[in-house]
Amino acid sequence: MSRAIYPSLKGKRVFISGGGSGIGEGLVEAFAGQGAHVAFCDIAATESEALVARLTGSDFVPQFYEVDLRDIEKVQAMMAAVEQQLGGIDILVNNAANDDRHGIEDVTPAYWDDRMAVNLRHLFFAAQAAAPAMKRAGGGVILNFGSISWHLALPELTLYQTAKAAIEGLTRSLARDLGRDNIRVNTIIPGNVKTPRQEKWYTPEGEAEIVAAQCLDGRILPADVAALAMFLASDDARYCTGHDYFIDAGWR
Ligand SMILES: NC(=O)c1ccc[n+]([C@@H]2O[C@H](COP(=O)([O-])OP(=O)(O)OC[C@H]3O[C@@H](n4cnc5c(N)ncnc54)[C@H](O)[C@@H]3O)[C@@H](O)[C@H]2O)c1
Repeated sequence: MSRAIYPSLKGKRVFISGGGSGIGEGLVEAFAGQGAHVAFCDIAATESEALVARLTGSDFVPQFYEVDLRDIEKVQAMMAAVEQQLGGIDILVNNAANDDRHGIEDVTPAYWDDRMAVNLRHLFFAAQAAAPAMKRAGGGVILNFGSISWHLALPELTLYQTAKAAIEGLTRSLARDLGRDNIRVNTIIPGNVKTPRQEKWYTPEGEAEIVAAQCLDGRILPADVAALAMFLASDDARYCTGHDYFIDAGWR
């Protein structure tokens, strides 16, 4: 399938959280394919190192940081290191999350904090860390990953869905406060995307149910989500900010 090339993305300095697998891996590949200078973090070292090895022929080989985003001091140190290594940060993609299932009765205060730490808190602190460099560069782009799950009220995902709902508010708030610095902030809301992790949850029958609930036939792949991210990160989307962009094949 042919994919658009955005001249405005060439040489852009991009940081992606959770870039080692799934949609994040598709984002790393897509930005690298645009000629962007990419850094990403993940806790999945084996997958991340394999991705870097696969992209070793690129003009700019993506830089991998092994960091657990639940540790905000490490996030802040990493963002400073990324800024120094890339010479700035133009595009921040807050992609990492964890959608472990849980019953309401199993949630303890510690588990609540852990789920907010992995699914919500680091997005704000990565944006806070990247914003000054974006301001100095005359603008930037922040893409936050939400989820269709809470729009559909899926079962056994209360804390994940709570965090994902909050991300849409975070996006709108950041877009307002950073807009006059020409920093655009949007949420990408995937439907069900076929990734190695998602394949763990779904049987062939479950996948068929998802497809049946979509308007369009077929399964969304990470590259399809990355195609939307490329547009939103590019200058072609220069007046897109503060909003939520669904890529869900019309899942209702
Ligand atoms: N795949 C889907 O169907 C789907 C649907 C709706 C929303 N989303 C959202 O899209 C984004 C990407 O989803 P995905 O399906 O690729 O997820 P995934 O679980 O396949 O990949 C997430 C990546 O983040 C990394 N990660 C998780 N916790 C981390 C931590 N504490 N520190 C650093 N890295 C960590 C993982 O190791 C993994 O490489 C997420 O925000 C997710 O909520 C995905």
